[in-house]
Amino acid sequence: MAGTTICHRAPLSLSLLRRRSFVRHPSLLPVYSQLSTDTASKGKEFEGRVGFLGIRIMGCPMALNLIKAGYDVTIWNRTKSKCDNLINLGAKYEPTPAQVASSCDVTFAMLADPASAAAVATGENGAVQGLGSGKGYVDVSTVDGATSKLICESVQKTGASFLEAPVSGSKKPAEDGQLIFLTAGDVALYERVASLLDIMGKSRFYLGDVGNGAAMKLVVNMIMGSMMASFSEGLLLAEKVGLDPNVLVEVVSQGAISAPMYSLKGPAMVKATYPTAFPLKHQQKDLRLALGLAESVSQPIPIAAAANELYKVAKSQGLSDQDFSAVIEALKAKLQN
Ligand SMILES: NC(=O)C1=CN([C@@H]2O[C@H](COP(=O)(O)OP(=O)(O)OC[C@H]3O[C@@H](n4cnc5c(N)ncnc54)[C@H](OP(=O)(O)O)[C@@H]3O)[C@@H](O)[C@H]2O)C=CC1
Ligand SMILES: O=CC(=O)O
Repeated sequence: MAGTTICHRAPLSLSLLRRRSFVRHPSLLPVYSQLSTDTASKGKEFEGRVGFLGIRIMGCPMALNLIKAGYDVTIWNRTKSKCDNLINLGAKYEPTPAQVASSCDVTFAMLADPASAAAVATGENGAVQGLGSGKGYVDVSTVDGATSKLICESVQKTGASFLEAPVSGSKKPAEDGQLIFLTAGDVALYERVASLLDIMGKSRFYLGDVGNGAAMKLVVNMIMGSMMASFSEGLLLAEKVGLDPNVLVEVVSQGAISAPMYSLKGPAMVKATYPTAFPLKHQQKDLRLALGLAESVSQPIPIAAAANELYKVAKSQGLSDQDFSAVIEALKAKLQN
């Protein structure tokens, strides 16, 4: 069928077949790359089995989109029960990351932080033990460049290829296949998995050497963490001077500082509810890693540093697993003191 991506996959249930209509042709998607657009945008159909490690807020919908597109997906998660939904929807399961990597052609990993990304890749029964020549490992977790390079070295020692590909976009964009991939590393692997990235995301950037994808992601999330802290201050100040914070959300949404996250999260923040899309502990981790990145090039980032302190206070208030918009509670606590 012209203009649609035909995938190679395991037998599909009727409901999965119906859902396949959402698969878009890679040539319709914007691609930003240091490669020639021609080479990068081809997005040749991926053939083979796909592994997915880390099935939680982000990993679950990302893997689900691959399953819906008809791919043969094998999953693993430290807490096995989190895999049950996807198993019911057609995913295969293996009991260790090594077994996933060994049974798949390309394995994606979506883990919490540098420690877990490194452990799942290189620890006991880690993915590298199942990797080898011809296979690929794509780490989509948000980590620092040093961790990414360590994982890359371990992967390459097996003869496999490595791509770092952290994502910008939260739970809903993950569900909708609207993530932005910030990739770096093996160009051939980038091209090989392009059609998979195009199912999970709306755009992909190829940024060169391993470490550049991680750095781009940390800069973006540094900005986002500061924006949310600043927005929180504004909501509280508006209220303190007798303004309706809901009206502030509306005013902001119509002006030059409008951002989807303000319109999306503002009304809930006014009601002091923080349904988790991006856990606060991960935002604080990203600010901490961004501070390390800035330190490595002697760049002062005082606004991000101040925001980081607020997220640390929020964590100490027990808000780690709430959405990162709960950082407003740290400011409320300061107001009371
Ligand atoms: N949520 C979001 O909006 C976004 C998140 N990200 C980034 O993506 C990554 C995943 O985020 P998200 O899905 O929200 O996070 P979750 O906290 O929902 O999931 C974290 C995953 O890491 C696993 N994990 C944690 N520690 C270990 C460990 N020591 N060994 C093995 N597995 C471990 C968890 O397993 P278990 O289930 O057993 O706990 C779980 O699968 C993070 O790096 C985050 O910064 C990027 C963009 C958006
Ligand atoms: O990392 C979080 C995001 O929303 O992007």
